[in-house]
Amino acid sequence: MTEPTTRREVRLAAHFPGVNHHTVWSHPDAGSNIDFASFRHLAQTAERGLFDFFFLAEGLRLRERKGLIHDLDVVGRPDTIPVLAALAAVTERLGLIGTINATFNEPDQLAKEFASLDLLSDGRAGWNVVTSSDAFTGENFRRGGYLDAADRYVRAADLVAAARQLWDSWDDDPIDPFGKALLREGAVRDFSRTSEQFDIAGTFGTPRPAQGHPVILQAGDSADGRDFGARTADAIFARWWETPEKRRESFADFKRRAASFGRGPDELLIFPGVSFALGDTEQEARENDREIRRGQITPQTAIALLEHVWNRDLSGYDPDGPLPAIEPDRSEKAIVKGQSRRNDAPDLADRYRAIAAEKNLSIRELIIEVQASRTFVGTPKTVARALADAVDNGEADGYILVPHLIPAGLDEFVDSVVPELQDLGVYRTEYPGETLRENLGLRPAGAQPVADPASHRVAS
Ligand SMILES: Cc1cc2nc3c(=O)[nH]c(=O)nc-3n(C[C@H](O)[C@H](O)[C@H](O)COP(=O)(O)O)c2cc1C
Repeated sequence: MTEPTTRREVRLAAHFPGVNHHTVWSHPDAGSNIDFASFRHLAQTAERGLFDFFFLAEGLRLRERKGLIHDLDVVGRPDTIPVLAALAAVTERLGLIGTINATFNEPDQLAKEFASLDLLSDGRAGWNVVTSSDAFTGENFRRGGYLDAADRYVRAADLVAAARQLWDSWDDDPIDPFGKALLREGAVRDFSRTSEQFDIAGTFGTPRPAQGHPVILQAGDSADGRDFGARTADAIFARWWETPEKRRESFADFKRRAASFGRGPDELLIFPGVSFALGDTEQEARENDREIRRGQITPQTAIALLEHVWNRDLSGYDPDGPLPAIEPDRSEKAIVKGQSRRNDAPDLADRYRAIAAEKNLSIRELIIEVQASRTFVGTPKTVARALADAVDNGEADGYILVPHLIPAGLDEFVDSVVPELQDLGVYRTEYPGETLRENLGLRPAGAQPVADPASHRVAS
């Protein structure tokens, strides 16, 4: 096969695993999810591997199962912004992206936090905007009721536009050169915003972020979510679909939507979350993959994940026995709270039954088969090639790697796969810029007026 002469650049980012069953806590090398040393290790490894950014997802309320805290996975973690601020002190080039909900937070507070993180890190901050998928989470907050799905993205767009308005209310260089630390006249402007969601006015208390605007990511896959991301975000934390066709279609769909808002393909980067298992040979990698999956899907976790699909108490079932004959509960009342319910759950149950029957699998074997597959399995060389091929094939611009182990889950990848990517000529050998925006190849965020999607006014 002839190699293409120029290959597209591969981008990498690091996900610090959170509330999910992907982290293998029983592994002898598993460390704390709370100690700063764990965050530092993963972030510094990512920086050694020249990754674009370190990424924290968010769980706003402890998940529950059958009315009890779901403690088969990690429960609780230090808050996002302080963790990222602490990491700013022990890294130099790595971007620092935090997931913060747009439904329950206020513009002034959020704009201040991300501006501060951007200033303290010399331009490395990013905000992954999510809207949340359940009212259960909203009960932790007091804004007086949850929003309908359609309104969540209206608020998200308004919130991001408001934050940008606040950031733009300061000039880049507000100090009067002759005034000895006094503000130049007009360098800090009043803001005011009246919309369906906000009625705010005043002056913003934090100087303009180092990047002008911190980088914006979006995660949420409905049509409204995709439109919001395509219009507003710099990058998407995307799903990794099951087949190359679906991945290409999803990737192209995001880029098409971006184009419909007058944006070029490089102004919206697509980063699916992916996992990996490595070995010196293909067979060893497959065995490692199998081992990781068994560590992820304990007998209890297998039942918990099946309950999520069946929406029923299945604690009486043997994880090593056959799938339940009983039909899934299709009612609205969810057995799992704080985790979005798949709306294809009943169909999924049929699919699970078909796979289990065909391959003669127990509950646990079935869940291992369908739920926890490593995305990239192979030797460092074959994994590097597969990562590069998928970028060339229009399935992704880069990857957010989700390791199965804290804190050392990226060590082997950075030591073995990154050099292979560099040998293929598809990966950087040094950081090209200082800020996250520069390293992602994004345009600087100027202080020019921002078109305001919420009110169709021009802000600031
Ligand atoms: C890849 C991906 C990652 C997500 N990560 C988070 C997260 O860390 N925290 C969170 O509250 N929601 C997260 N979400 C949920 C979305 O923010 C959103 O609330 C949910 O998907 C419902 O929106 P939608 O209908 O547009 O998909 C994620 C969604 C996707 C697709």
